[in-house]
Amino acid sequence: MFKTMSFERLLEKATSHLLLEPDWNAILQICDMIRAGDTQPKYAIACIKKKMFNQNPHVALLALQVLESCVKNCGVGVHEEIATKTFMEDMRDLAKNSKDDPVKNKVLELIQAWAYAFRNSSRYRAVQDTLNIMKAEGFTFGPLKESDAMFAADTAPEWVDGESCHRCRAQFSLTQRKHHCRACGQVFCGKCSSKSCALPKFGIEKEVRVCDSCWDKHNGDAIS
Ligand SMILES: O=P(O)(O)O[C@@H]1[C@H](O)[C@H](OP(=O)(O)O)[C@@H](O)[C@H](O)[C@H]1O
Ligand SMILES: [Zn+2]
Ligand SMILES: [Zn+2]
Repeated sequence: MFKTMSFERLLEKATSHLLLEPDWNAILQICDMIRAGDTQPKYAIACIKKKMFNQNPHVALLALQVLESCVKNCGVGVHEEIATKTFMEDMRDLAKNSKDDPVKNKVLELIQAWAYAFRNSSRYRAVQDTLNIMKAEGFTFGPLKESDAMFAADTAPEWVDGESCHRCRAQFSLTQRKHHCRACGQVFCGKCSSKSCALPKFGIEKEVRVCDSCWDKHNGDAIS
């Protein structure tokens, strides 16, 4: 039984300068490891980012293709890592400093696709902001291919704020703490959100806090 390759080995394989085209098998295994929770999204994105800044533009482009697949397939854990001000600044630096057109064009294509995919989510506003800044700086973005912005994993809903539990109306206080359901994004007291479950449709394989009604929807005998 062959031992599953470590994340680092898979990333080396997927970004080897000897590759003539992407190693999709290695890329999909990387996505599986992140979705399964074997590799934390933060660590995975940090490793991929190092490869993006590799001196060899061929390695950098392959790293961007690994990144593209992770954003498409691994859901909210990866989205929270890339849709940040710092990561978007890194992408902008890469587009600015890269002498290699394929690398630069790939960065522009990704930023544009992500800005479209996250267009309704204020939580990921850093992407749209970066797109606007780069347009103002004179970067020309090609036509958007909507297929690039179709993600296998939906993005989890934004978290709603509130001063009382969405289900039982209990007022939050120093002792009555707020909690959020990852499935519907609503705010609840501890009693109404004491359960947890995986949310594969959002690319969340590990158990996370959900409210009682979302738990029933995802686990009850109700016909799903
Ligand atoms: O513990 P607190 O200081 O009340 O902070 C709350 C916890 O971080 C909750 O995390 P959780 O949903 O994982 O419990 C989060 O949903 C709330 O928005 C925060 O206000
Ligand atoms: Zn409640
Ligand atoms: Zn819920």
